[in-house]
Amino acid sequence: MITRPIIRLSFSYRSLSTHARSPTSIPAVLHLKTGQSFTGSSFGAPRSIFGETVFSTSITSYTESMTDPSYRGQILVFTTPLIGNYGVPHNIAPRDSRDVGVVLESSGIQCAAVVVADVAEKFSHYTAIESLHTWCSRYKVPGLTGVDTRAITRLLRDQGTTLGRVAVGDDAALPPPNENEYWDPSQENLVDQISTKEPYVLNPAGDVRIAVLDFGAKANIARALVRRGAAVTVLPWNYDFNVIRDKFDGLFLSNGPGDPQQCWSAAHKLRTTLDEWRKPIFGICMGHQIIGMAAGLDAYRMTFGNRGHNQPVLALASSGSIRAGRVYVTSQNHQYALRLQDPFPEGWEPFFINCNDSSVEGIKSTSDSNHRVWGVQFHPESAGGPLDTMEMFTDFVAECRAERLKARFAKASVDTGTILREKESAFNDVPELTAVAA
Ligand SMILES: NC(=O)CC[C@H](N)C(=O)O
Repeated sequence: MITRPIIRLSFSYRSLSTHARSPTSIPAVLHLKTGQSFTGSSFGAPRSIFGETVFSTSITSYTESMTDPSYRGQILVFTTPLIGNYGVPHNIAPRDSRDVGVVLESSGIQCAAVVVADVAEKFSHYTAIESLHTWCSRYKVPGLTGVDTRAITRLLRDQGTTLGRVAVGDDAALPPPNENEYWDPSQENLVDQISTKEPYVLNPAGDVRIAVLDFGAKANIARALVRRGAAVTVLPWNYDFNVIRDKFDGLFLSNGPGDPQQCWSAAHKLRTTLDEWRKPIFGICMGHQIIGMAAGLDAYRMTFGNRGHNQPVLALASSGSIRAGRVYVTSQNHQYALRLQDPFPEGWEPFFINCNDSSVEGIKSTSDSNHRVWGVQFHPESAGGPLDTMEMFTDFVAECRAERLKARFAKASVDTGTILREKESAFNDVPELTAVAA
């Protein structure tokens, strides 16, 4: 085996912004497994950590990105130079809302560390209660500031996502770790660490029943479904949906961290669902990859993936609110993708394609397949990002609602009295679901 010699390079960067000095003078370094080191200073928690180094081109929404469970295990480098200037909001949603309990995308910071050119010491926003520095300190997440994030991004763009270490304080003076010391998150089932352990229901009074397989779902997915009137039952990622599928009008598969191959068992169970169930199914990002794997497509690791809120995708087919031939700007955060193959598995077709790198951005069941299944690599729920494809949730809930009406009419023609007696009482059965899970 030929191994590349490791050339050790060191970079340092001087902040130009007077508003954005580091809140601490503790030294910190980003070491990449490929041999480069970037020296700056620490903010947030003064602790050292390993992770997978990725970059995001998003200009706003650092709070949403950092709470997105799909960033678990990753050292997140922001290409936008000034991060933290609008602070961090209180992350608890009002009690009386039908919301999912949090304002951001989950209850805490999910990424392993953040790397920025200039962290803002002063922040200003009417919802802000604390600085990025304080927030990171509370969640024990290290930050590195005062480094040239353009240089890091150009490296990652060429060599691909790279394992790294943020070394802080005394650790910053130590030599970089040996190659075999770097922790590789793709070797772990991160989904299992983050997914709900027990089923739970949101908005039980909703008129249409949707099950969500939780691979590390962003809160805005449940919000998008609940706000469209759905009763949402969130299930652990490895729950056998086939056991309880008759209770539901539709199935949703969420986003999630890590390598989709770690979740093969979910794709296997979904294959049975696809064989035996004809109700609407929708998947986003990891959920889309699981659908693709169940359909017979291959999921592969991209060089540096797509992370940002400005990814253009071209629709290849029309469906619901989506029109073939239109380009939609989307929010994305992924490292893996489904491989484009010709022909596509029978009953499936490409739905969207990325305008920058031609990767598969969506798949759907063909109209003659007897299925209604859609998977998209991007995030229609955004948070943050553009709302171009948000109506895909309206389309999906409408399909589930139509399914429910169809089932009720079919049943009503047999026994209208029973339907009326059963009316809506059947759904508050979380204990029963829990029993099935156990
Ligand atoms: N946001 C996601 O669901 C990401 C899916 C998968 N972990 C990937 O990186 O490709």
